[in-house]
Amino acid sequence: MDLMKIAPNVLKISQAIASVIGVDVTVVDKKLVRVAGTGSYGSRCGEKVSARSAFGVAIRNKESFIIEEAGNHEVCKQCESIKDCQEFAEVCCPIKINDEVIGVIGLIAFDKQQREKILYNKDNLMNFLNKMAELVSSKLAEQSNLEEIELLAKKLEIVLNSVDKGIILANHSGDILSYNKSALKLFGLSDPDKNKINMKHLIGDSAFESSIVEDCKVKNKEFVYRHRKNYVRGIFDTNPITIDNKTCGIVFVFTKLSDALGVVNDITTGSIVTNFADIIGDSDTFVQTKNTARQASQSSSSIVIQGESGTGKELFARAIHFNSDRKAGPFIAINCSAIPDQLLESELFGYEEGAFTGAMKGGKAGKFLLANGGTIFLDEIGDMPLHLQAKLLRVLQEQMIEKIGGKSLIPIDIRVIAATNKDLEKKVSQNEFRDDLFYRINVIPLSIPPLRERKDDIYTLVKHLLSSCNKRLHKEIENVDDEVYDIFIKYRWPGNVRELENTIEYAVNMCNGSVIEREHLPSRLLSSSLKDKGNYEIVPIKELEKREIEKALAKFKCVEKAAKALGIGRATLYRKIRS
Ligand SMILES: Nc1ncnc2c1ncn2[C@@H]1O[C@H](COP(=O)(O)OP(=O)(O)OP(=O)(O)O)[C@@H](O)[C@H]1O
Repeated sequence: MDLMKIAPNVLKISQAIASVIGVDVTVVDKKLVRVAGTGSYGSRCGEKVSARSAFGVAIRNKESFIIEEAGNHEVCKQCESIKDCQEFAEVCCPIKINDEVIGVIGLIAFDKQQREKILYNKDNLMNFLNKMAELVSSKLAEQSNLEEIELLAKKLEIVLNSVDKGIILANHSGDILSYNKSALKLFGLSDPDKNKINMKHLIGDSAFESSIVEDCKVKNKEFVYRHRKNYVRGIFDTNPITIDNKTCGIVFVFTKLSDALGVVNDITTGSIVTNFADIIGDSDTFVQTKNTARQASQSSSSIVIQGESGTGKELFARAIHFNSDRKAGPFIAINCSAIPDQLLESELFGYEEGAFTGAMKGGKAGKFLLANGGTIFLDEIGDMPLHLQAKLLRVLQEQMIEKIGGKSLIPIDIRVIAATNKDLEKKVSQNEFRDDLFYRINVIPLSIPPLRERKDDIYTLVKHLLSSCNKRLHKEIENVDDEVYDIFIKYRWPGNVRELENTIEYAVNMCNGSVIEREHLPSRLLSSSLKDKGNYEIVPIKELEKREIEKALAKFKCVEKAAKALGIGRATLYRKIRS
């Protein structure tokens, strides 16, 4: 501990002693540097005193002593300044904190009269000086306690401000006592607002009252804060601040709903990042599809991905999301055909507590709320019942959702990517899909060609799938036999890439060598290849024509070029497409 830190206080104490006793006072610290002094010592602060002086001896011996006759005392005999010494007598008293000497306080007589004053009442004087030394040390202890408290407060402030949850300390009337930066940001408050704002204003009267009633210990309580353009929906926990069994405040810890839901999403599948590089395939048609998807990822318009089952619709949706400026937000997928109609509504929109018999306590956040700030992937949208299509359209137009049994509209910011393996336009014409919803979501249509139309991709896909299967199943299969490739090329792959994926996994499991051969394939592929070998399947001309037209259109994305490649006129091609 450093006496220099309280030099002004030490000076005041020295001056008080000097005026009471009538002799000069000086104080040095443990390094023998003069901290304060009266009389001729007043101008010599900061100078270093000799270690062989009386002060040095007092520091080493940790004891008070009096030099009654300067020059004759043992201490004076060792001092190098003995010849020039002006002093007549001296009293030295060490200043200690917990037995550690932190300095010395000294009384100096420069003439006979002052010496008399010292010697006249030396015991009382020594006592008095010891008390003064204690006063100096307690001042220093007080100062270092203050510094420690300030340091602790600073550390606490840094800790609180590094937490991204909003933290507010309030009293039982709701007056705000303290807060962290995240709380100001969450509620859009500026610093001085704290005096004008009450907790009841932030979380509502009833939420505040119930936190107090419940022993100031609540968990995951919902709140909504609306003020001008600010809308915050979230949950909070509270804890009492109890000192000596008395509650003197409440700590509120706030989490934005989107952050809480983000955590849920992160520990499920939503956080598996997919890039376009993860989508394998380098055939011309597939590269074009990837380019369109990459372009679409840069906008926030709705997308409808059309493709047969297993073509990679969800993979594309994920890559679009994680390549968009929403990538930090959640990606939430829901399969509209896998959930019974009665449940789909609550899965999508959520419900409030008590909305219906069997509703969970605390209600439930639907997928739309979960996807707020990110992307919702509505798989098999063609199977969504008509009444939900109407509700979905309203949500997309108004950008608000209302939970089942809810009383308020919740603003949401969501990008919709829908997928279907059905012909949605046909469903619209058959009144099975709402045309207004179709046009609302089909802003960017993306069509993924089936695997049989891009057989060039089979080779790259097989290499990729073999390597990932090897890793997963701890195998070291190096290659696939040419005969197997022949079978793969001839096969129609009704289950597309998913079927190829499963086929490779099956073969890797069956193969004990380093090359996958015909015998390792599942029987459905073998029987299909046998059929091809002995008895070619007869395909009706109409079907053949349809396939070739689809292939040409997918390849050229232009009727004129497709017609030219097919060797027919544009009008004929239009007629055939319509028929
Ligand atoms: N081009 C591709 N590259 C790598 N893996 C792919 C590719 N296409 C599909 N897959 C894989 O095939 C499987 C099926 O893909 P996905 O679920 O995206 O298809 P889908 O079209 O959404 O299927 P469904 O219509 O049945 O929902 C997944 O494991 C996916 O990773």
